[in-house]
Amino acid sequence: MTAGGRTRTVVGGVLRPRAGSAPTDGRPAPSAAGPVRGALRRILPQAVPFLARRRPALLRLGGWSLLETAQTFLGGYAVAAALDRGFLTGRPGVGLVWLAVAAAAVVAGGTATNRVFHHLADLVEPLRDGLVRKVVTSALSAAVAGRERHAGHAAVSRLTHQTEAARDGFAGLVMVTRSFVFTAAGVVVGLAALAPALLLIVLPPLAAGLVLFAAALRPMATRQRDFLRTDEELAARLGADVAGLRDIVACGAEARTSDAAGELIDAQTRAARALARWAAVRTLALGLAGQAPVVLLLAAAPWLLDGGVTAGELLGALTYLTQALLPALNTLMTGLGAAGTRLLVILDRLAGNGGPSAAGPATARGSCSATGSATRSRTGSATDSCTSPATASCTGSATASATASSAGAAPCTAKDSEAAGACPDRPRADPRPRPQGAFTAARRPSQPSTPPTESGEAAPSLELRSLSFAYGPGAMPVVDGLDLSVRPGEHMAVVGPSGIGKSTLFALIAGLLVPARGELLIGGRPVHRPDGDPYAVRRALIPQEAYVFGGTLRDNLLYMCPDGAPAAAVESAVRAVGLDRVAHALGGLDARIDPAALSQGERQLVALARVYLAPARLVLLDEATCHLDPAAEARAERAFADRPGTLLVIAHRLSSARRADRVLVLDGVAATAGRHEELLERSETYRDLVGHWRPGAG
Ligand SMILES: Nc1ncnc2c1ncn2[C@@H]1O[C@H](COP(=O)(O)OP(=O)(O)OP(=O)(O)O)[C@@H](O)[C@H]1O
Repeated sequence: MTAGGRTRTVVGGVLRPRAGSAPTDGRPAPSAAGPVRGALRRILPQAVPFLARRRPALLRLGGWSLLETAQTFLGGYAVAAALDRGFLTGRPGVGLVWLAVAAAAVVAGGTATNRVFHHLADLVEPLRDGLVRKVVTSALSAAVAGRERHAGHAAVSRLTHQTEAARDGFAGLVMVTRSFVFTAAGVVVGLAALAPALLLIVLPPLAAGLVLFAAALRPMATRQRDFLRTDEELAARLGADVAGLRDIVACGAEARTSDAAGELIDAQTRAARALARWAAVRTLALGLAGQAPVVLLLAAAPWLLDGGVTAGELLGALTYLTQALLPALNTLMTGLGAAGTRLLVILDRLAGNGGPSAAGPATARGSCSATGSATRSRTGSATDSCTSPATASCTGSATASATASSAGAAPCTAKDSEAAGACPDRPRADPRPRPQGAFTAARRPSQPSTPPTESGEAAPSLELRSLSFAYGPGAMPVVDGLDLSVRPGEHMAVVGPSGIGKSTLFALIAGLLVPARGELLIGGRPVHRPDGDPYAVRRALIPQEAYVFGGTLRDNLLYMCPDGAPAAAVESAVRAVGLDRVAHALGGLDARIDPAALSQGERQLVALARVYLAPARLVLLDEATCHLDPAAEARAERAFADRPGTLLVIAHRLSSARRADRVLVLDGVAATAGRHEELLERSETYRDLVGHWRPGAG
């Protein structure tokens, strides 16, 4: 009877980022003040010895870079000579020879660059190896010490993406800095060789631009870091929101979630603007250092020519500025501004000093703290473990994972006077067809509180009067004019061919769906009322995919009992549904459980025990025992049948139907209810179903 690839899920649990909480990996958050300076202070003491140990590699790099200086020098000098000594003096051959010298210098420079790259590896690969060693060592130590239960992903990210980024960043930084230093040296020497007067024009703006750039570097790095931080915070927040969408919808926390994300988006916009302002300062510095000398040189051309500078020397100087200095400056300023900061941040983080995200939102796991509610997914893959960080915060009580109310699920159960209003703004159920995987949201308009005195009261009756429902305005009704009466305390099995509408019917009874027509009465009171569902917190739906979250087994069991329950009641619920063996194997009720490590059957037992313990008095088992073996299923079902309350079960085994007081057979839009023996006589569909249930399967 398991619908192919379909799951019904009940989810709940909201993970609230705790204000000021530490990052998931437990590293301390860095102080906001002077983050870049702080990072520099932390990194430099490690960087200096690292570089000192690699002096031979640095010397080789420097040696080959000198060839690049020579290329820069010849680039301008040869152009000047070609003009002054060749073309302008009527000796084009000489001019061409000088141009050939410049071309040879370019080739030699290319070879030098090639060698530089080779020797760069001697510098950057040890950095990467060292970082990898550091990350692995610290992750292993933390894991062995049990400090980082969930740090696996972070360690993998540090090991792969971040170490690679650090290596690339470092390589880029070495290249741009080296390139600028050696190019600038070539330019200065070249200008001095051509005509020292040229230096008077070029050096002042170059120096001013470099000073401006140096002054802007730190604020720019801080802004860059802020931008990275807000970007990471936003990514973390949105990732968490996506992972916790079902919870957010179920809790009606869309507005709050969207506000929280909106604040982060605004923060990121502000950070981007601030960064852009400093990027403008950087452009100004570039203009001052790189372009102003060109303009000044052109403007001063008459004076220079009068002072004895030749046309060739002027052209050589312009060649230096436009072909060598400007590109090198551009690369330096871009590289240092962005890549340098990035490198600093990553190195700081890899060194274990926290990073931008350290101050970001806590993606706490396992701190399910608020409301759960029944939602429904038609994907085939929901896992329903509270292992993904979600962000909505429904303040207040822990609630029922599967408790549903009319007009939508009523996630807030238990101490209802408190629970009511704990999850405001719950969305209304929408009976329109939903795409695969969409959530049918629980809802409850101004949830009235059920007086605590009603808690644990007698089993309710259930009555459906001409109930109809379709998944869309033009869709065929799945439930059409259904009448049904279930006595208080009755145990009814619901059977029918796949896709006939059993789960839809349960969702209607649970309040996850709103009927198009008809009435649903529980305990004689209509539940779809403008003032709210009076039976919201007294019915629970357990779907096929059980919701289990990371925490202790006891936390999981008390999830629908926010006021707690006596230890004896918990133990007796565990025994009643047959969870005792699993509980023992897991290390007792107070052992922490990893939802992913539980089998589906074990998860179902946890969900069953949780609802058994809950105050719900109308329990709907929608293939909630499908992963249990027949004996375990029988034990769990008997436990619910013996428990005070009314029980409806979607049966997928003959034994399950036979255990029930009555069976409801859904057949198309028709429905027949009766005892097993009666139905064998009266209902062809039932006979067919019974015939198809595998002998020995129950
Ligand atoms: N959210 C939805 N949107 C549109 N159609 C839906 C939705 N959920 C169910 N249906 C359709 O409603 C019909 C009844 O589905 P339902 O899941 O209630 O049947 P079922 O009897 O529980 O099936 P199974 O025994 O296979 O689980 C099916 O045709 C199904 O495709």
